[in-house]
Amino acid sequence: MEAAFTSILIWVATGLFLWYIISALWHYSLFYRLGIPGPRPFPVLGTFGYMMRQGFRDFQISNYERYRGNKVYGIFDGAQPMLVLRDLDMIKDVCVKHFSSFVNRRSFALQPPADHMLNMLKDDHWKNVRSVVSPTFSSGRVRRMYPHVAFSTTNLVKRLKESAESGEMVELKDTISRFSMDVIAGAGFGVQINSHENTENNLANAIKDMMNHSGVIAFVTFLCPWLVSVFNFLGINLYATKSRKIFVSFVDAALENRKEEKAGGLPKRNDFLQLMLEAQDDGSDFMNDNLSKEEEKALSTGTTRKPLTHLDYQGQALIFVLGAYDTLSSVISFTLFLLSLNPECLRRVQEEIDEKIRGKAIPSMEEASYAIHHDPELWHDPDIFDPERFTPENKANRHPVAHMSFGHGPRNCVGMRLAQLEVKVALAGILRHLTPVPCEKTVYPVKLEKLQLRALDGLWVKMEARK
Ligand code: HEM
Repeated sequence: MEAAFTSILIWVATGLFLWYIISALWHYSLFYRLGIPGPRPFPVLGTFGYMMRQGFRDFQISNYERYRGNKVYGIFDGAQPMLVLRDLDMIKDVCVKHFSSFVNRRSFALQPPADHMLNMLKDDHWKNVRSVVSPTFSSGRVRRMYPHVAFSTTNLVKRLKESAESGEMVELKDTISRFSMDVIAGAGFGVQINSHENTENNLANAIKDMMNHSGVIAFVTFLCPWLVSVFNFLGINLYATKSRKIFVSFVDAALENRKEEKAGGLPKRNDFLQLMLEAQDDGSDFMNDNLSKEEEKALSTGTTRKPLTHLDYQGQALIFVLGAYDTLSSVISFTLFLLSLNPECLRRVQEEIDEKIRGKAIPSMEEASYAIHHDPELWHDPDIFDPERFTPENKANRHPVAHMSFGHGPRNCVGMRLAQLEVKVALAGILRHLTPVPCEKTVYPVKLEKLQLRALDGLWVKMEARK
């Protein structure tokens, strides 16, 4: 009896194993069956193992080169098949011309409120939320966030001037990240902090803690998306629980507060939460100049606009933080670092800044994208720092989607105006008074981390006061 039971068990186990092997072979042969080339995938990890070994940039560049004769190639993020577009006309068609068939972006299994961030939303839910978030970043409203950017820039310049006086070396990514956090707290939530002097702010600490946790969680749920449904079912939240609660209660309380202030006729605040509430109430006469023709068309088709839910607001508060923290601190710190090594460019930028702002206030104001931005057939000497690439003449002479830092079409970066304002104000504020120069700790060429756009040895410079 026992022997018969054991033999049934062995048969069942063998059957299950064979079933798994056959279904895995079928699943992972998808691109092969479709005649689409790509690196060979393995069960569970898909092609993710290569990415871990090579780093995301080298993995993308090597595939981009290897499949040069093809418009697309296929990879597997764990079990998820992913078509990577490498042809510029096709990218334009997908992002702009045929947008209505490609509304959704790559999404990950996430828990609330992260699953309500704009970049994760699909179809009509995306349209509904985007139609509120887009006018939140109209030029008039971004201008209202400007005082927060200016306040944070003043604190940053003060910190850098002190370093210039003492002759201390400065790691730019760390210093600019503090500035980024100050802008997020101010322009996002109306909380003025100075992270260069005060590292003990509850909101800032909660945000930093949530971001530190997200890497590991993102990796695990990326490989096993079903885990998220299990944890949701069990009522367990995977994210830094204490910090998430602090953040979410802060957002809820701030929104309530703003509603009460409005009812009491108090002056309007100028932060993202306030502006989002106002955008929700916009009538049809509101002129949203953050809206391209394509975006207007994409948002106008479909269901009627519904009020955002609590989770929608929390999700947008979270993407405001995630969208604005690392991206902006990387852009500003790398730009300053590269300028310190290119004195001629630096001199011209400083001259331009002096000319533009003399006597005036600072003006208010998965495509294979990494590989495309480094393709020598599209960009002459792609690894050389050359801001001249972005003059109007040079822009006019290249394919309209060869540069896609903010994406293209109706689903491009909704925060682009704020990002550009922040970069311009910070760089102009710093370079007007200070000159970054290389120092003993400067390491160039920069060695980058495998999975993130971070310099392994830091971005070290010294600041010199301008005469
Ligand atoms: C230099 C800074 C930034 C860069 C390079 C950048 C880049 C991008 C890119 C490439 C996309 C995807 C576009 C696509 O899928 O076609 C995106 C989407 C997005 N970005 Fe940014 N971004 C930056 C700053 C910001 C800021 C400051 C915010 C908000 C305050 C923000 C909020 C968003 C949101 C919400 C989306 C999703 C849009 C949607 O799905 O409708 N970003 N960004």
